Amino acid sequence: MAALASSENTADQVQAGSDIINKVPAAAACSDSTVDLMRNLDLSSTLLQAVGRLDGTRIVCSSLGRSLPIDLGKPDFMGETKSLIWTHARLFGHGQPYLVIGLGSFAGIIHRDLPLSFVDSAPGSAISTFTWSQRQPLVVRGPFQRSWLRTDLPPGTVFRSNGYLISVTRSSRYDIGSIAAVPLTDTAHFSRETAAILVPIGLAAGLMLSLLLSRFIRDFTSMPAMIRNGLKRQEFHLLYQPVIDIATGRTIGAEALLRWRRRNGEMIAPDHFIPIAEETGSIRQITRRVLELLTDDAPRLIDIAPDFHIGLNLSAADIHCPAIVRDVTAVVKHSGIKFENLLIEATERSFVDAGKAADAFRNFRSRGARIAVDDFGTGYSGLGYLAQLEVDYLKIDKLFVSTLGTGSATSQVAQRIIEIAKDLQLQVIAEGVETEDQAKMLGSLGVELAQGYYYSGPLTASALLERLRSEHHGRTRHRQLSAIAA
Ligand SMILES: Nc1nc2c(ncn2[C@@H]2O[C@@H]3COP(=O)(O)O[C@H]4[C@@H](O)[C@H](n5cnc6c(=O)[nH]c(N)nc65)O[C@@H]4COP(=O)(O)O[C@H]3[C@H]2O)c(=O)[nH]1
Repeated sequence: MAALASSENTADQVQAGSDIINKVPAAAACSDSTVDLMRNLDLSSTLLQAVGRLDGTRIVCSSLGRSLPIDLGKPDFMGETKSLIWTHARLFGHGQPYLVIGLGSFAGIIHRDLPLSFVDSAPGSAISTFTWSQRQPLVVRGPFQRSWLRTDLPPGTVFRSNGYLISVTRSSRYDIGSIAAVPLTDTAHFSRETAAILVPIGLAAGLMLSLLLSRFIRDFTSMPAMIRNGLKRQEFHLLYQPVIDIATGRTIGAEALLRWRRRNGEMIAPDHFIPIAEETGSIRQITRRVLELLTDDAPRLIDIAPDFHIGLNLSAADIHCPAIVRDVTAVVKHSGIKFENLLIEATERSFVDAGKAADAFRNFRSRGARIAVDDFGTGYSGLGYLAQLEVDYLKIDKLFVSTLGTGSATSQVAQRIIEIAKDLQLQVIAEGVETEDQAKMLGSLGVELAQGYYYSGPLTASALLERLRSEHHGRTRHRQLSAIAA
């Protein structure tokens, strides 16, 4: 489930930081080079607020500077691997409490909202990540009840308690588990029998279960059938959201975004049906439909702007399927566009099988397409994959753009992503830019490309063509006027 995956990701970053800091000899505990090292770790760890050096229960220096030692006091408990855990550490005067995990002389400082901030949940529902062996909550959102952490919780359990339907999953890598609870009023027709069928699905279906419990309960049984029917009835179409060069305001590309309008006129958002299609295996058919639609639309766009790039979202199942390169090659062949016009957008979920992802990316890049890591920083992997995979762009998720300059938990993340991209010589595309201030801030941080409602929402192919024509016309007219003036 998403809460567990995000917490595992946090644990990966704590473990990676601890491996590095615990190698620094005591004599250099807070030397300039150690503080630099901590800053670099901080920058590359999207889920850690800061990292510090521990001496007993005191943070003696940290990536935030060499402030006076901060005594964290008695830890709340000790984890299974002798980690010390403070669940409500006050680090900066009367500011908000942080979760601090101490491993040897390393302290990972975690904003208590961050690991769950990527997890969608319905109003009234509760989510928590907890230490499995001690049943101690680490991070909590919503009306969580300690009594849910019963001692006999087999992973994959779904049970009812105090008016809630609760699902439990356990990490296979860390001593952590997570709980998602939705009020039974939302699940009145979600029968005990259905739950009993779902239980054996277990961890592998954790994501499905979490989605089921949070937003999609009504549709669980009918959605896969509805998708199949939707495909048969050609109910899907593409919209294109312009990607803008921040400095010039020019539209240099667009991301293809799938839309589903059912026969009865109901629109179903991709966030709703794509995860279910991924879980139930119909995503490959959906992608083939996207490729057909693209084959129809792309030639008109490329005709007017030959260097235009079109962002194509591929799911993990697409990237892992050897036929995907052949499928995309068919689009290039039948539409007359070039591979250079394609930007393959893949989320970090595709990197769980890094070998297959690397093969697919190499294959696409050798033909001229470029690769973007979509929703960078919200995913499931550490950063190690960036060294192994050939990619060209990092796309900053709208969550991080929306908090830019707000002083909230995630407000520094966009800046960190930009630093990482610079270090790795990758380009950045900022998603979800909604205001002029955000665009300016991103521009001043060195981001060149952006998309978002500030520039334009997703457009039909015809509306995008119109936009490209008028930009093209504007430039031609500008050149003519300049020539006359000269
Ligand atoms: N709040 C806000 N939102 C903005 C703004 N500008 C754009 N958006 C929305 O942000 C999403 C960006 O797409 P994404 O991160 O690739 O996220 C996409 C992508 O992961 C997936 N998706 C969409 N089309 C496809 C597809 O053809 N294939 C696959 N596999 N996934 C797709 O569904 C996700 C959601 O797509 P959409 O609902 O179209 O939502 C789109 C877009 O409409 C803004 O300024 N503010």
